[in-house]
Amino acid sequence: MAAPGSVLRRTAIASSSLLRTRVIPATATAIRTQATHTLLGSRCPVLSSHVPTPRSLSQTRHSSYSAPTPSENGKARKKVTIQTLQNMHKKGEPITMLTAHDFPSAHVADASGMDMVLVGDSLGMVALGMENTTEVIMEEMILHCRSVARATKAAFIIGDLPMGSYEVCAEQAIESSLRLIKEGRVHGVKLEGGQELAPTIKRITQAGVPVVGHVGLTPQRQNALGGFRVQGKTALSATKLLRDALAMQEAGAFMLVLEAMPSEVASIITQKLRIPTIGIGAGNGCSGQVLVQVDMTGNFQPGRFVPKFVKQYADVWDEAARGISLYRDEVKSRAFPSEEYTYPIGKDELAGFQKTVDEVFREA
Ligand SMILES: Nc1nc(=O)c2c([nH]1)NC[C@@H]1CN(c3ccc(C(=O)N[C@@H](CCC(=O)O)C(=O)O)cc3)CN21
Ligand SMILES: CC(C)C(=O)C(=O)O
Repeated sequence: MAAPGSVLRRTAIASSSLLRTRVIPATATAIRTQATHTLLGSRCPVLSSHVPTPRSLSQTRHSSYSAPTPSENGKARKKVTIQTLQNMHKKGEPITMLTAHDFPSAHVADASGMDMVLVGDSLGMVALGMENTTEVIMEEMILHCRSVARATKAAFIIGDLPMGSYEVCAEQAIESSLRLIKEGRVHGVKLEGGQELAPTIKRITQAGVPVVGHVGLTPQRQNALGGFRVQGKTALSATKLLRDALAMQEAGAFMLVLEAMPSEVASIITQKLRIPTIGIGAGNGCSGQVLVQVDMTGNFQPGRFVPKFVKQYADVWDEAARGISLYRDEVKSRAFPSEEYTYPIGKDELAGFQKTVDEVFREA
């Protein structure tokens, strides 16, 4: 049988960005009718010889797939490259980064003008329900990176190397990084640690993969750090953070994430580096900022713990829960679906169908 997709012709894009309208030409309809015919025929001999011909030769299909569209002004945004990011840094323009873990979350981040999208391993917690990020594996990262990459047309995409995929040796790290690039389709990788990872960063960079270092609160090491704890609160530990940051820069990292440290410490580190820093819980003196998307959009059940550095800019949970409760009520009361959400059939066709049904069931 011909693949239905091969005869589909896209003719219109519905006004709602979530709906795409496709008109299926008569040939496709005929093929489908034939298939239905055969299927029913094997179970009901009467119907197999009396399938009404469709009155309309085309029908409308709505699907929830929406290809990424140009931004508000109608023009596609220019692709953000490593040079774009370096230029922003040179000009002192803050760099915006947001996490995304799947097609819709990446689509909205990209369409809303984020310079960078991070497929952080926090996806283990916010998308997969894990307690922390230590159990995330490469296959999960690759799956999520791929879906993010499909939606991201302009932003520069960074994928996290999950715990266990880069610490063993440089070869392991290179292999994992290349998988994230080739299979996950990201543009660069991020890894957590400090100066001990400098040789590894050097080797990944030499393989042609841009590397972001992540220092401060490094969630993958929460067992060693004694939990998710603010770092750099003593002169000694702040000095270690600076040393780690410098070592990662010298090894070739093109950017650093600074997580959960006093603002002053992050500012000083930023001033002593040539490469941009992206802060999360590290104050306003960094070269840019990153947050976890579900935190800042409020897409979580009220009452859940959120780190002090999270500013909630929206209330997605409330809005989704409001809509879902209304839907529940309307299904229970049969208010939904009202006529506008149903498909019409001609009077004669319906009468013909009714007649067939009456005949079949009288015989039975
Ligand atoms: N949803 C989500 N948002 C995040 O920002 C995030 C994740 N998940 N998962 C991975 C890591 C873990 N992160 C965390 C988690 C907890 C704290 C936290 O408990 N912070 C305390 C400070 C504790 C201290 O004083 O040492 C706080 O009150 O903010 C911080 C960062 C950041 N990352
Ligand atoms: C919190 C950010 C920086 C991150 O690493 C993640 O999302 O995993």
